[in-house]
Amino acid sequence: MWRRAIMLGSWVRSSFSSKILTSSSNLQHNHLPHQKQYGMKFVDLFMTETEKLAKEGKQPDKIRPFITFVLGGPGSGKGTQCTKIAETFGFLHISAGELLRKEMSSNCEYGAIIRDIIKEGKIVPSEITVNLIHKAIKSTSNQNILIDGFPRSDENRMAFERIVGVEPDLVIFFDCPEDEMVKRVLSRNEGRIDDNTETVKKRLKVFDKLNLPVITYYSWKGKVQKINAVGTAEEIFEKVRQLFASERCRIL
Ligand SMILES: Nc1ncnc2c1ncn2[C@@H]1O[C@H](COP(=O)(O)OP(=O)(O)O)[C@@H](O)[C@H]1O
Ligand SMILES: O=c1ccn([C@@H]2O[C@H](COP(=O)(O)OP(=O)(O)O)[C@@H](O)[C@H]2O)c(=O)[nH]1
Ligand SMILES: [Mg+2]
Repeated sequence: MWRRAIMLGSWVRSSFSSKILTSSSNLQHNHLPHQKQYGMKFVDLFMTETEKLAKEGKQPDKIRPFITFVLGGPGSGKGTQCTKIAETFGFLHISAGELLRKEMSSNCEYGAIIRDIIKEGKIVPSEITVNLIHKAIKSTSNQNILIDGFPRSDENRMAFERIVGVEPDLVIFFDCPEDEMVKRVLSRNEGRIDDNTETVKKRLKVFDKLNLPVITYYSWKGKVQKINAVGTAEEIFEKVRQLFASERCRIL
């Protein structure tokens, strides 16, 4: 376990960025290099919830899995690519939207609220989504996890860091033009209450306003791999495959 975590940590650092300010090994050693370098006030502004925990001397109670957030607008192909990644590389695919849709269809206390929010293209309260994702993470022994379509806002992101107590190792952003996303959503044909012209327009606005800042934040942290999502699903997966395959032995 420890060796695996260290290998993953070094993979992330070496492969994806020299700019990463935090990692599993930083947490394990309660060591924040940038804090010493730049002074507290400036750094505090940019500290994540996980870093704040580490600063207080709180450590995660067990070694965490390798977490990849998969982001992109509605219809950009997140779900399609996650299915392929899961099949090819053995990752566990957790779709935040699917978890919420299941919850919506069950007789749970939040079902009606979730339905209204999804229909309006808005974002479900963070606590609900994070608790569902947390439950899925806790109930698997798979150490390689894809979280599809989450976090959708900075508030989502902070709630995840606070409740789950970890950060993603990698963030994949499927970059797709709006007209292509609309075309794909409207021909998805899965009977979803939000796959209609009116809701998709709202979802695109929400994506720009609330989800893009999350991508900007993780770009600043050096964790984002942007993939042009135009082309066939197979063509796009080829780029995804290269991303994962280059360091395959380290993640699996
Ligand atoms: N590269 C692609 N080209 C054309 N259609 C695609 C592509 N990738 C996915 N699709 C289709 O577009 C729709 C939306 O894809 P999906 O994976 O559900 O996107 P997201 O999860 O980002 O909303 C689905 O019907 C899917 O089959
Ligand atoms: O973390 C999440 C994920 C999804 N949703 C809601 O669920 C809808 C569908 O999300 P999904 O990821 O399934 O849509 P996709 O982008 O894949 O089309 C979103 O528009 C939101 O209303 C949410 O509130 N929080
Ligand atoms: Mg999806």
